[in-house]
Order: sequence, then C-alpha cells, then structure tokens
Amino acid sequence: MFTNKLLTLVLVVQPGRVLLGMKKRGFRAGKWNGFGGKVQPGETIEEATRQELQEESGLTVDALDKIGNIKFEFIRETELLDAHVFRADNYNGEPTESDEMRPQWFDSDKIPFGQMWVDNILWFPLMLQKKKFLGYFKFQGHDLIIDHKLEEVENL
Ligand SMILES: CNc1nc2c(ncn2C)c(=O)[nH]1
Repeated sequence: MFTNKLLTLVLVVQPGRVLLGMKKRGFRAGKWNGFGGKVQPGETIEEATRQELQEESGLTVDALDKIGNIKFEFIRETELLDAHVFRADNYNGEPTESDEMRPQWFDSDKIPFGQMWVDNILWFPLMLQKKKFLGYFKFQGHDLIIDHKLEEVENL
C-alpha cells in the first residue's frame, strides 16, 4: 500500500553552531532545513547525501555520522518518506549560496524552528547531543503532526 521514498538529510555541526540552508525557490521556499534530497537509482544513500550537500552548500565532508532514521507519513498519501539523517562535524570548503539554497550558520540555541519543518524541534536536541534515534511522524498537511514516535537507539 505504501511506497517508500528514500531521502537524505545532513546537518553540518561546529562547536555551538549548525549550518542550515534557506530554500530560495520551489517546494518549501522560505524555510530553513538541513541539506539533502532524493536518492537516485544506482546511488547509495551515502553517495546521495554527499552529492546533495555539495550541490546545496558547496561543502564536502570526510566523515558522515549516521544519527537517525525518520519515517514521515502524510495522511491520505500513499508515499512514506524514509529520511536517513547524518551529522558531519568536519567539512571542507566554504558554505556557498546556490540558486536553490542560501547556507547560514546558526547558534545551537538560536535554531529558527519557527521557519523549519515542525518535527525538527523534537529531534534536533538528540542530533546535537550526538544521540542516535528512530522517528516516525504522521502529518496532516505540512504543518501539523497528528501522531509521532521518537526513540533513542544504540545502533542504526
Ligand atoms: C515532514 N517533515 C520533514 N520532512 C522533511 C525534512 N527534511 C526533508 N523533508 C522532506 C524534515 O526535516 N522534516
């Protein structure tokens, strides 16, 4: 009944701050988010993560730490989003604006949750503490969570 759509999401973290991207056009323009996108056929999740990060922020990373897996369901839709979430504590290059995204550093205690996906405020604290987690969020539309589960796990 449900199809599963693989997504990647990476948060670049430095002591006391997180890099986010402002979507400049298209779906969710005007919102901040981590960097990521779809996984193309024949691509591994990690390859896709690196590719999207480079395209959207100009950065490359050495180590990607897998920190979470979040499943998003939208009522009356049959496609489940299966987001693989990574954290990178080191990066190469400088954040560079693209046609799609404007990267900006935010203090970890000043994350603009009001301009982000509403689930982010729930799992960012785990991501910032380097805790691994499994999440499930059931949405009505794009701004209302009607059910969710979020649990810390030892391994992903
Ligand atoms: C539905 N919540 C949600 N969806 C996302 C996110 N990043 C990409 N997509 C599609 C996110 O952080 N939350």
